[in-house]
Parts: sequence; structure tokens; C-alpha cells
Amino acid sequence: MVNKFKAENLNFYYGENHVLKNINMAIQSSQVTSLIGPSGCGKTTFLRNLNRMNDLIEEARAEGRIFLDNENILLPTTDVVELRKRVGMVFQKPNPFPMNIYDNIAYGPRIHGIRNKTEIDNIVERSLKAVGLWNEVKDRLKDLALGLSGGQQQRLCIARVLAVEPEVLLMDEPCSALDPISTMKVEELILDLKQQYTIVVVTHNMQQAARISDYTAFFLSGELVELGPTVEMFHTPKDKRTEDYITGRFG
Ligand SMILES: Nc1ncnc2c1ncn2[C@@H]1O[C@H](COP(=O)(O)OP(=O)(O)OP(=O)(O)O)[C@@H](O)[C@H]1O
Repeated sequence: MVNKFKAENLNFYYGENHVLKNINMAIQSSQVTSLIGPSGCGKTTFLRNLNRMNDLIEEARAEGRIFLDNENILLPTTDVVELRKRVGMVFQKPNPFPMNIYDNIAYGPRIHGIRNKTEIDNIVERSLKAVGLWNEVKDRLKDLALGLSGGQQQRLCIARVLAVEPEVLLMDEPCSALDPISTMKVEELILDLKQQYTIVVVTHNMQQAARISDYTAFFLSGELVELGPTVEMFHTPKDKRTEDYITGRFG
């Protein structure tokens, strides 16, 4: 097993609010890792540290180290544009840009300097095929993305991230706004994509964590209580607090 990320003594604050407390945690390459825990325990904050999305928030401050491969991404010298290309993010609510389907996918590659029309056409087709959307939209690439169903929009957002060829996909409750069938499609997609990408998913849904993830991390009040293979976590949790949470005694 190869570590894709390794957090060492990570502490994170929103002003006075100490949100992540001395997190030490490795995330394996080419695996799906779920982050679970009650509301407000810091899952999203941890996820957003992995591509420095929290930089956008005033008052936010991180201490410690997060290695992506062997490079500490918390250093001020990190090129965050390049980092976010390597570590893409999908949000809770599908958020396509208010433009057509084609341009949604072409946007990232164009920003990163690709101008050749054939090359962009190929990227659009490849990315939409990767999320199983190509056949559904190939005849209406010039239609507004906002006209797609919620589930299709979420897969489009995943395709948009894939178009810039990231190494990691961060997903913050990617199915919480979706119906059960769209949820199933996104879950199947996650399982499919893990051959090629390291995936980290925040989820409120423990059944979902059990279905899709190889590893599960349980957070509580800003601490990492337990991290292990998902099957072990759900069957033989090591910590009493994990057991109480997964058996529904709180949260
Ligand atoms: N932008 C922000 N500014 C200030 N405090 C914040 C901000 N975002 C989150 N917090 C606080 O940080 C703590 C952790 O929030 P976070 O969203 O990471 O938790 P979470 O486990 O993802 O919760 P949920 O499951 O409800 O999304 C909470 O106390 C929250 O109020």
C-alpha cells in the first residue's frame, strides 16, 4: 500500500474555534476512504484541507503538515492552482457552471492552456464517457447544463473534475442531494473510478460508507477516533466511541 496523503499533527482553527485536533492520518493511494462522524465533527474541514480550499476563508489557520506524495502542501510556497488540478473536488449540491454541457467540461482544460479544438473535443468525450453520461448527452452538448437532472448534473461535475486529469477526487457528500437511483449511479461510478484515482468521500450515510469505501475514518469533535479497513471498522471497531456511533447510540 502506498500513502497518497499523510497528515501529521494537523490542527485547524476558524478564529478561536479549534476544529481539527492533532490529526495524524494516512490516506492510501487508489482506494476509497470515507470520512464519517456526527455533524460538526470536522469532516468537511479536513477534506477541504487536502486541496487548501480553506485558504479562501478568512480567519482559517492550519498548523502541522499534510504530505501529498512527498510534498508538504501546507507550505506557503505551494502552488494552489496546481494543487487543485491534482486534487479535484466535487460538492454536495451539483454546481454546473451556467453554460452549456460542452463548455462545462472544456472550461478547466482551457484554463490550463489547451486550445486545440480536436484535443478539447476528445477530452469532453472521454470525460463524459468516464462518468457514463456520453450517450445521454452526446446529441445536446450545446444545451445548458442546468437543464440536466440533478443526478446527471452531479456526474457532469465529476466529469468536469476528471477533464483536468487529477490524481485525487475529494467528494463532500456527493449524493446527499440525489434520488436513490442517481445515488446508485454515483456510487457505482466511485467504485469504477478508484482504479485510477485516490478518492476521499465525506458521507453522513454509514451504509454508503460500507458499500463504497475500502477504508473508513471516524471523526468526533475534531479528533480522529479511528481509521481502518471499512469491514473491520463496521464489524469489530477498536474504540468504544466508534462502536456507539455505528450502532446508532448517538449522532
Ligand atoms: N467557514 C467557517 N467559519 C467558521 N466556522 C466554521 C466554518 N465552517 C465550519 N465551521 C465550524 O467548524 C466545525 C466543523 O465543521 P465541518 O463543516 O468541518 O463539520 P462536518 O463534520 O463536515 O459537519 P457536517 O456533517 O454537518 O457537514 C463546526 O463547529 C463548524 O461550525
